[in-house]
Amino acid sequence: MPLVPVSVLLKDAAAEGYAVGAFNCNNMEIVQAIVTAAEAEKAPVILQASQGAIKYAGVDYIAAMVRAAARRARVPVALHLDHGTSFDQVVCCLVAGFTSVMIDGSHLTLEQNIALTRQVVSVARPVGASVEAELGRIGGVEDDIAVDEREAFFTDPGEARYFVEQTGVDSLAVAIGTAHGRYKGRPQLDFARLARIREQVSVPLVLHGASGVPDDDLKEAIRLGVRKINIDTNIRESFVEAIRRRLAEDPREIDPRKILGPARDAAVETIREKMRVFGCSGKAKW
Ligand SMILES: O=C(CO)COP(=O)(O)O
Ligand SMILES: O=C[C@H](O)COP(=O)(O)O
Ligand SMILES: [Zn+2]
Ligand SMILES: [Zn+2]
Repeated sequence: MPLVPVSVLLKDAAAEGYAVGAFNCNNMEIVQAIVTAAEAEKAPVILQASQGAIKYAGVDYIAAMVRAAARRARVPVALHLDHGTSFDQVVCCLVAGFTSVMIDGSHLTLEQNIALTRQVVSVARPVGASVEAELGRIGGVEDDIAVDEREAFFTDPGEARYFVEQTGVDSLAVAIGTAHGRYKGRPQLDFARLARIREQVSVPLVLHGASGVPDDDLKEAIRLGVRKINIDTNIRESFVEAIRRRLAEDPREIDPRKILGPARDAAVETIREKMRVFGCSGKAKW
């Protein structure tokens, strides 16, 4: 099946009250793990490429791997640019076949963020791709930018409404207390703020930095309008822990397939568990 736009998946998610998982991929094994998990769960799925993934593998390899996985899949698969940094990068991804892009102008002033996001919408919409933007700043180590706790600030509900009206974005990433990477303690999510954002904004909301957020908090966020949930760190953890276990069992193993195969299997299990929490299992329209 060809890749589908994210907006189509999020529309169904909004109608039925669940969230679609957006999983970061860097290499073939993780691409395969995400699509295998989606098929096992009969779930729609989003694969996304971060700045780090693009530097590591390149846009063309990522697009080719995801297309190959989607072609054989019996579930809808979308390919999304995660934390896009510039208009040029967006164009490059659209040309490579991405069906959705995020433009992350969260470090800009509100008016600059609006201008950049509008420019991206104007080029993505005619080719049927969807656009995610970010308002407020999500803490943690985000790509090359380290946003420390003091600098990170939450999304303002009134500003969110103005931003969505001005830009025409398809979805909005909100800063409500999640952070990228591993949490030191239990994350404190500002659900009251999320509810206020939901009252102001009708487009699907996106939760970044969801690895390590307790399942109950994820479910509450979904109840309050989150329709796309990003997971990267939890996949890295299970993938690399499986590699460590395998090498500890047999330090002389030199066949990469015997090391990366079990890592791929471990990632499948992690992704399936998340899909069940998100409520997207069994929701693939085929
Ligand atoms: O938000 C993310 C990618 O944009 C992923 O965050 P985590 O690595 O915390 O899961
Ligand atoms: O955006 C969040 C990603 O988890 C960062 O990943 P990266 O190290 O691949 O750029
Ligand atoms: Zn950001
Ligand atoms: Zn993110």
